[in-house]
Amino acid sequence: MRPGQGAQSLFGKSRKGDFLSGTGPLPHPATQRQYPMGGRVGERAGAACAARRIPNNPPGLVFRDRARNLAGMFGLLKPRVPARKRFSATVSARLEANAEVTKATVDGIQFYYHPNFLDRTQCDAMIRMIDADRRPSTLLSEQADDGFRTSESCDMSRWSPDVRPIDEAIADLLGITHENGETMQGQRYAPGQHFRAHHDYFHESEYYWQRMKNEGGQRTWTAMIYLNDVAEGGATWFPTAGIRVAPKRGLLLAWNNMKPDGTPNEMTLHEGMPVEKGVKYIITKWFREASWLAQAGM
Ligand SMILES: O=C(O)CCC(=O)C(=O)O
Ligand SMILES: [Fe+2]
Repeated sequence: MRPGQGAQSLFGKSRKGDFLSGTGPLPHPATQRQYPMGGRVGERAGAACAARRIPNNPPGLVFRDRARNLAGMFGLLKPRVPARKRFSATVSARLEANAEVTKATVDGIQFYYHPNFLDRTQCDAMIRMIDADRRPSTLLSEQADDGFRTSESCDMSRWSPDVRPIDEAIADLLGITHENGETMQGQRYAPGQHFRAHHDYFHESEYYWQRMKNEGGQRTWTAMIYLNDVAEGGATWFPTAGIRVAPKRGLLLAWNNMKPDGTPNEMTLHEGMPVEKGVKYIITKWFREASWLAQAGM
């Protein structure tokens, strides 16, 4: 069986290799290698702003935290639900209330899609920006090998007149403040290029976690948009959840990288399958549990 065959198809009946039925988890060698998603997410912004970083514990916050702790000890406050858990409930409720959004009928992962989230003009503008700025994609994990992510990518200029409205529309769709969103990533895959199976969430046992923890913390929801149709290949495959999506211009996917209890969901393992014919362009937006923008100083 070829990778992705037999997975639940969300789109298209006639396209080569398109969806069949929901057969549940599928074996694939790449699933044995679970590297965390990396990329250049905000690297430039982070470097540029390091000198202006907000102190970790401004005095007002220390006082507020102490007051909260004391109040908590005396049972005056209900414990706050951590954002990772809160977003699992609030974002899915918001998406389910949106008539343009459909929930994928899979178990074990909160997964939604919105066809035509962007129109042709918006997609073309994003593609032009990616083509102007693309460079080899990178990974956070030092253990990953060279062939793991062979696409090209770039940071999408956050405040530019083309990107900003899209950024805000995605944040509004999910109901998470755009401040929690990392700089949007553009990606381009030429024929033969792929992104092997990975999780978008950070593996908290890895060395990079200490830094990420102070830069907005864990990644919660991912929003990803296809900017064009691809002649063959290039599907996004979730081998464990049993979902495979063929690229379609303007189609937005949104999934929660956490479980409803706010812990990382291993079933979100996914890969960008090799493009066989044509070129694939996407944008991806990762939302942290806290403000990413505050540390970036953008
Ligand atoms: O290219 C794809 O279909 C997947 C991309 C992806 O996993 C990501 O940007 O995190
Ligand atoms: Fe990913």
